[in-house]
Amino acid sequence: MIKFPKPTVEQFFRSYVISNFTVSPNEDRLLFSSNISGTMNIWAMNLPDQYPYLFAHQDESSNFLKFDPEGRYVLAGFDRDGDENYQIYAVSPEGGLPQPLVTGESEEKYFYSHLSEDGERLYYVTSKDNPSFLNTRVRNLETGKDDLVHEGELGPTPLSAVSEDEKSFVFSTTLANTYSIAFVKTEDGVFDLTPDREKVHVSGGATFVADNTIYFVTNYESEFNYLAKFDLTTKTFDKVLEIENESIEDLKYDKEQEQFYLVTEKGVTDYLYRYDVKNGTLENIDAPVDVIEKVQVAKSGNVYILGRSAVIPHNIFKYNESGWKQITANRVLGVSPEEMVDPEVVTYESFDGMEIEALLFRAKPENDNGHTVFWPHGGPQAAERKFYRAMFQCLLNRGYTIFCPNFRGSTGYGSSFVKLVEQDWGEGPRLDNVYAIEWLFEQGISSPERLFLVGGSYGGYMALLLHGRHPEYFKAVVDIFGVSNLFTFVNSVPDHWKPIMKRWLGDPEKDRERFEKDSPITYLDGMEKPMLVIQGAKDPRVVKEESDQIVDKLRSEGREVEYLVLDDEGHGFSKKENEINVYQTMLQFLEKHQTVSQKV
Ligand SMILES: CC(=O)N[C@@H](C)C(=O)N[C@@H](C)C(=O)N[C@@H](C)C(=O)O
Repeated sequence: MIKFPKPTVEQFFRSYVISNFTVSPNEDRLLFSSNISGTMNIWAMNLPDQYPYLFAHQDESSNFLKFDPEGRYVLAGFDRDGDENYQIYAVSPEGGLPQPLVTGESEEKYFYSHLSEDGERLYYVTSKDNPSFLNTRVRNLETGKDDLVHEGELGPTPLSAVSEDEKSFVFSTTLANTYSIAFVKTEDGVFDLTPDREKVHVSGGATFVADNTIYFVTNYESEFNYLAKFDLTTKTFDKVLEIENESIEDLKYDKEQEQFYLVTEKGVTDYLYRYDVKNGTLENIDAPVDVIEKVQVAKSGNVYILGRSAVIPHNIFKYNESGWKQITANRVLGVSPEEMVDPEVVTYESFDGMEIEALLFRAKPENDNGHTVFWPHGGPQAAERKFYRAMFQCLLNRGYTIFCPNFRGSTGYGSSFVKLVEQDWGEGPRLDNVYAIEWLFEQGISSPERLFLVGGSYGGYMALLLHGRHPEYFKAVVDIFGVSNLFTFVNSVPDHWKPIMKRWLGDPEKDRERFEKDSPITYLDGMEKPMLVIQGAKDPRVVKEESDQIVDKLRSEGREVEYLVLDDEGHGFSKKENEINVYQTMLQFLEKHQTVSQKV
């Protein structure tokens, strides 16, 4: 019979992201943001089960999608070439070209926040007039009148929730990724949702279940986020529900049934629950994916989720009493999940006895080229989780094993663990990475002759730092928009990050010595291995100057550095052509530097 060859790496180049979705109020239409056509656009499916069609053409990523409850328009946010200066556009219900609605100078940001029940008042948060702390405004879409609702102070202060009568507003001031204060502004005054704002904690997900009752999640006096309640009549805070060793990261309310859908995070996996407010029962719902990125509950009680697993790319699923139904059929070109690699979850002991969890993707024996890619994740207050990455499956297809440690500072292991990277970017987390590498050698999984180092963003920073301080471990290094110099980085981040830099990273004056010790650029002499640097020219988080300076300095000393700059990308690669260019360049670079005897 006809025989087909095993999948090639090019097939993995052809997998697509779905970065966002929304379902219309009567559930007859699904909108999602995807790069199916090569660039990010808004696609639609008439439900149930109809062929996807282009709904709105902008060739840009969309950070939110919202249907007018009356069906007169759709709202969407777009930036330009990854600059993250999102602005708000309106699209006709028939679809078409998005029209600017709440927009301003190209460097300003306008974030969608809330739409009134009648679809007439749009609440949004903007950098205009308050770039670091952000203002909340409301635009009457009928009259065009635009009013200030709240002026942010102390830290970026977005609007989190609005009561149905539009008389109470919950805001949240971010002082660090691990410290945010939620408060409610009412006709009677302003009240914090938690008892003591001086205690470091986070609050989020505020939801009005009635005009006088707010549910939200917080880790106030706890390691993990739990469900809490604030009563506006009595001004009291109550813990409602905690789930042992799991952190509630998202909650969506089903008003009809008076129940919450909760997404919890535990290490590398998410879990989905239904919590009944009336009788206090909690039920686990087995989800079809390991990582859940968005949940929407329709008026009917149907639940829609967007998620992915290590071997399942982004897809949208619907859940009701009949169980789960997959709505989108996003898959890797001609490759089944069984032909991909699911990671093992392993642990190792670090320098101080702390146990660190990691993902180990072992190349299949028939592909194995003997080499390992060591991947410190970005963030750093994020984690490598069981989610599909085209880049990982490309590398695995070419025979590379991949190791991803969730070093101290990673999320999913409690708030104390996350805080360990604050004002310590380069010591504890670096040693966790060093111990991971030693563990790989002890286990016989890798050796310095067969180890590559690849990382993006904070992961790129860690790749540069490990390269400079421990070059003996690696064959070659790939830095994707990594921070190279803490002194320049601290001043170049977006304005609304500036209020949190001190707690996150430190003060360049007071912490001069540490900044110098933890800046990769201090260790240029050690960077003796071949290096590939990849950077988006429009990156607003780790600006191009971070990559330029390390490339220029190394080249001036005659080191081997390849430099790939994508002119129309930011902190990531959203355009298919650019993504393929990045993967091909990276694969060629790694192949060139494989140990000759090991090449397949
Ligand atoms: C609330 C907020 O915006 N925090 C930021 C400071 C933040 O933590 N951003 C990270 C997600 C981020 O973009 N970090 C870069 C350096 C990365 O590693 O990707």
